[in-house]
Amino acid sequence: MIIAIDGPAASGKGTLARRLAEYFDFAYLDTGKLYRAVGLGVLRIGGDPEDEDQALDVAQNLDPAQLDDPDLKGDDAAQAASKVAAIQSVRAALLDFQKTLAAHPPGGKAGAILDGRDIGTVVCPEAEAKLFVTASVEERANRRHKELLDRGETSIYERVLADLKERDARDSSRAVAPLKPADDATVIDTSQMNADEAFDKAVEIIQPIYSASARD
Ligand SMILES: Nc1ncnc2c1ncn2[C@@H]1O[C@H](COP(=O)(O)OP(=O)(O)OP(=O)(O)O)[C@@H](O)[C@H]1O
Ligand SMILES: Nc1ccn([C@@H]2O[C@H](COP(=O)(O)O)[C@@H](O)[C@H]2O)c(=O)n1
Repeated sequence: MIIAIDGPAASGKGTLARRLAEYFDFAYLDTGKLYRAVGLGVLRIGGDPEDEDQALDVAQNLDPAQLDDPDLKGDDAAQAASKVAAIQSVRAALLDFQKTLAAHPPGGKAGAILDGRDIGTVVCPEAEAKLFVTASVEERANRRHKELLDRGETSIYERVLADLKERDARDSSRAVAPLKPADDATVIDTSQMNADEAFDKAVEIIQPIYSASARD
């Protein structure tokens, strides 16, 4: 069984996906890390994330070990990710890895959860369960700002808000695999929900699908 979770930056989709993966004992892939690793890789060679040749070369030579790099969490990686992610050939180069993990979850798991922007629309249109997790941009900025401060990093709320707006605009308006809910996705707006409430809502939606698929 495949669970696809999409949504804008800092909406809480990763937090939710990790918790669901533990609950259902499924494999989990944060696909944003793939784009962050490519973006960061280009920055590290002093390149331009909007340069197709450079970004594609990094994408084609990506080593899964790079997905554990703590620098992937940073704003520079996020903005560069959003730029390389608008390049069709880069997306194509990363597609097989995602599809293979979804179809053959590692560790003998019975299912996989992938989170990103295009999981329900492009990577796994066949997913049995699709969620689109969102929240107002102000609430998402609050969450990311708090997260950065909790990590001991310097953060200015207005800067976080501006970065999220910029990334939302680029991710939603790009020609290829734009951020949008799949037609058959259930939208969960978590603006007024804490993480536990979002998790309960998601389980309520997914549990019947999981039980039916376990019976087949
Ligand atoms: N429902 C919620 N209410 C309040 N805070 C939340 C909620 N869900 C997640 N958070 C917090 O918001 C922050 C962003 O969550 P998370 O990293 O899961 O978002 P994301 O959508 O995966 O972000 P990104 O696209 O940048 O990977 C984290 O600090 C997380 O603990
Ligand atoms: N399936 C995906 C996942 C991510 N992206 C792009 O990567 C950026 C970083 O993603 P996070 O989930 O870590 O915030 C994001 O802004 C997207 O541009 C994508 O295009 N498709």
